[in-house]
Order: sequence, then C-alpha cells, then structure tokens
Amino acid sequence: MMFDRLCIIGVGLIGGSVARAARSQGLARCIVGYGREQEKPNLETAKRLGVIDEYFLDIGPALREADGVVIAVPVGAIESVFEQLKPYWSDNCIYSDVGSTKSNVIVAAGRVFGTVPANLVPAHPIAGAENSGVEAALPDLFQRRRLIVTPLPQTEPSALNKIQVFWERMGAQVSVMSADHHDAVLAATSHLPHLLAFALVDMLGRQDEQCEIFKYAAGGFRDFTRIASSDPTMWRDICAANKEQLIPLLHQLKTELDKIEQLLADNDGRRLFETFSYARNARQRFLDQLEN
Ligand SMILES: NC(=O)c1ccc[n+]([C@@H]2O[C@H](COP(=O)([O-])OP(=O)(O)OC[C@H]3O[C@@H](n4cnc5c(N)ncnc54)[C@H](O)[C@@H]3O)[C@@H](O)[C@H]2O)c1
Ligand SMILES: O=C(O)C(=O)C[C@]1(C(=O)O)C=C[C@@H](O)C=C1
Repeated sequence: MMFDRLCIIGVGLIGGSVARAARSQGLARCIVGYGREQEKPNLETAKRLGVIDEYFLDIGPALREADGVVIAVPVGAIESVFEQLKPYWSDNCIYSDVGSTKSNVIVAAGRVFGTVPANLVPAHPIAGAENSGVEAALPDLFQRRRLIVTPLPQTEPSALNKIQVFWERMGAQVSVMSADHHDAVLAATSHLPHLLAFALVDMLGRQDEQCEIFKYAAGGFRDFTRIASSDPTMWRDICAANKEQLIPLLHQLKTELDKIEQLLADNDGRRLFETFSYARNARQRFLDQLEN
C-alpha cells in the first residue's frame, strides 16, 4: 500500500481516473474526495460509483490524516487550492497535481508558500479525453501513457520517487523534465491543436447557423474536431497559463496558412503536394515511434 489515505481535490475525469487506477492497483487503503458545494452532485456520483470512499465539502476534514494529496482541478484554480491547503500543509504528506501546464503551478505555489514546498511534486499525465466529470473516469486511462514530472532542485528525492512509482504502478511511463521545457513541448502538441479545433468549429458554427455544413460533415470533420468537445474552463485556463509559448506558435501557424493560401492562389500543385507529402511522412514517423 503506497498511501494510507489519499485525498483527491477535484474528482473529475482525471482525479476520478487516478482514484480508480489507484484502487484497482491497490495503491491506497482509503480514497477521499474534496470539492466545493457546487461539486456536491459530482462527488455524490463519485461515491455511488465507488470511485471514492467518502467526500468532503470542507478542506480541513478532507485532509485529516491524508498522506497523499492529488490536485486535479483546472489549472486556473490551482492557486486558490494552494491557499486552502496552506493552513493544513503537513510534512507527513506528499502533494502532487495533474495540471496540463506546469510553470504556472510552480509560480502559484511560490506565491502562496514563499518557496515551492519540498513535498510538492508537479506532475502531468499525457492522457485524457474530450469528456469531463467523474462518470468518464477510467481505471486504465494511464496504461502505457506518459507522465511527466517537473521537480525543482528543492524537491525531496523521496517524494519525487514515491510519485514516480505511484504513476508507474498505474501503468504510466514516467519522464522527468523542467517545467519550462514541458510547457514548450505541450504547447505544440496539445495546446495548439486544441486551439485550432476550437477556432475551426467556432468559425464554421458562426458562419452557418442553420448547421447545413455540419449536416454533411463526415469522418474528417469528426476526427479533426473531436477535441473541440473538451471542457471550455479547462482549456481557457491552459491557454491563458501557457500563452507565452502559444502566441509564437500561433504566429508560425499563420505563416504556414499564408504559405498554403499563396500556393493555392498560384496554382502551385507541386509545392502543395510537397507540403502534404512532408506532413504525411512526418505523421507516419510519429506513429512508428509510438509503436516502438
Ligand atoms: N481532460 C484531460 O484530457 C486532461 C489530461 C491531463 C491533465 N488534465 C488536467 O487535469 C485537471 C482536471 O481536468 P479534468 O479533465 O479532470 O476536468 P474535470 O472537469 O473532469 O474535473 C475537474 C473537477 O474539479 C472541480 N473543481 C474545479 N474547481 C475546483 C476548486 N476550486 N476546488 C475543488 N474542485 C474544483 C470541478 O468541478 C470538476 O469536478 C486539469 O488541470 C487539466 O488541465 C486534463
Ligand atoms: O485525447 C484527448 O482528448 C486529449 O485532449 C488529451 C490531452 C492531449 O492533448 O493529448 C489533453 C490535455 C492533456 O493535458 C493531456 C492530454
């Protein structure tokens, strides 16, 4: 048993999946959830589904005797969660999070605690879905997926090790990198594609209020826009937290789109073909890499 009492703050898709995975792998004796008054129906569901043993709407009782805490709220809410945790912060507990951006979590912890506590291990599972809420939580969500930890020099090695082993037992492959590097990489492969999908559906939806085009949309549209069904709060928070990385990428993308527009205007089929071929081959190399 890795944890005697694990407290999940924000029992949604990811918090719920951590709870389910920890339970199915026997990593925690007791799992409790915390949420605000407005999260009560979701927490009731979590308890009914057996995802958590108990829930609390007050943070103090939720943390009592916890030796592990996983923060799984949208990244814009993490600073306020740190504020709530501060009076109860314990050296006998290890704290971690699952936020999709890491620098802002570290900055928030620094603001609240003065320096980032040694027993806080920032982490991010690169696994998820467009669904949210505890009903969507899965015990095997993290199997064969990556998990990135972004420790600081002061992070306690034993706390870091425990969080790494915790995620490995839930099936994840753990990598260690700096928070800045994490945010640069994820901006390109996760945040930019989400922004693009939201932008495309926003543009098309507003153009065609009768939804005629959506009526005739098939697999291509569905594949490209699946992630535009993701939670708007979560993605507003991610984009705002990582805008320093995202804005330059948006500029690059606009340049690419301008290039393609020009190729079309010039009837330059050869270079259009070259662009598509390069992209197709690059994607194939990415898929091959995933398989190995
Ligand atoms: N969805 C994904 O694909 C994915 C993948 C990896 C990491 N993440 C990260 O995980 C975190 C949670 O995302 P999710 O997909 O599980 O979202 P979710 O909406 O399913 O769950 C978040 C839960 O936190 C609750 N919450 C919000 N503010 C709170 C607060 N101040 N105090 C207590 N509870 C609060 C919400 O009501 C909700 O129940 C986010 O930081 C997100 O960036 C998401
Ligand atoms: O598969 C999806 O639906 C996701 O959005 C998952 C995804 C991603 O971009 O890959 C989204 C955000 C996370 O922080 C990690 C994973």
